[in-house]
Amino acid sequence: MKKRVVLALGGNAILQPGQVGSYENQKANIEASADSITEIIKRGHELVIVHGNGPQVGQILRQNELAKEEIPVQPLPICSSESQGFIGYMLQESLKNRLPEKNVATVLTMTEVDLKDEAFKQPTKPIGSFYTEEESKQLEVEKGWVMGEDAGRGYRRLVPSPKPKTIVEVDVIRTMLENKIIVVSTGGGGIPVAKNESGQLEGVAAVIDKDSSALKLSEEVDSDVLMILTDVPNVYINYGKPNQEKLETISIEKAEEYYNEGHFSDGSVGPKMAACIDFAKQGKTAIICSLDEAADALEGKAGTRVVG
Ligand SMILES: Nc1ncnc2c1ncn2[C@@H]1O[C@H](COP(=O)(O)OP(=O)(O)O)[C@@H](O)[C@H]1O
Ligand SMILES: NC(=O)OP(=O)(O)O
Repeated sequence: MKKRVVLALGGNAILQPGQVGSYENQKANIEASADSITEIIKRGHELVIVHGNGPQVGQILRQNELAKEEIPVQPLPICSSESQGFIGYMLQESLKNRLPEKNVATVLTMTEVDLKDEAFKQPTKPIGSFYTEEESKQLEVEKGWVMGEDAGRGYRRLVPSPKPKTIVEVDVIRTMLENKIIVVSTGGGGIPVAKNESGQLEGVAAVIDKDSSALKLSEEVDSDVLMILTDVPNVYINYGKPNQEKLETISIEKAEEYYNEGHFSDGSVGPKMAACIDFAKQGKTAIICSLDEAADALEGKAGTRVVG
């Protein structure tokens, strides 16, 4: 059966921790991701691709800061829009080369947030490169950055990450899907905007979690499936321990029980499972799987599925 699918591409699909953020590295990773996405398109499903931008938006901001003697530093929402542009371009190129008969297009997407969101008081979203603990302490003192540990992989700069309220361009995205266009949208969770005192949308200094925005988009385009692609084939309980156990198809109740027992860490798989649980509560299927198994996972042959 043909399905409407919102597919969230993990940060690793574009740049792996420790890799230099060169064009060549990012292009090679996107080429590898495009194979599995192509398979889903070939099977006739409608598709919106949401991608991460944590490494890229941090890198663009840093480039700005390093060039500030010559060119004014651009605010974070501008950096977000730049990351959507270049990642969208790379995805479009890779997919169009594989499927010349298909139309693939990127929508620069704004995501509305609430200025009163508590997240503005406490930066939690890691962006940019990884640093050692010692470097991180130095950066806090020298540059005034807020730094934090990122899921056991090192230390990174943290920025506020408010919850998505609504996807501003959702009508455009829906129209594109109805016209069989493969859509790249809501990259990096969307460019964060909020209504100012005059009720006008204005960019805000934040980076939204792309898994939360993918959930919001799935709800707003009424997708049948939410798929979150990352670098592990399944979600596990007791992850990394000798009694680690793979999760295949699980109920909402089981997923919530494991979530509350702390099996899914906050900085990595936790937000993905939270999004899947919320989506499954609408009576739909949410999947977490590895990039190369995406097409099989959609048919129930791979990955972890939370079912409503
Ligand atoms: N319970 C768990 N099951 C599976 N993976 C887990 C679990 N807890 C932590 N992880 C880690 O979550 C990582 C995926 O999250 P993350 O790196 O944030 O994803 P992405 O950047 O692809 O969005 C995996 O590489 C894995 O090391
Ligand atoms: N915006 C966002 O969630 O990006 P990453 O997935 O790269 O962290």
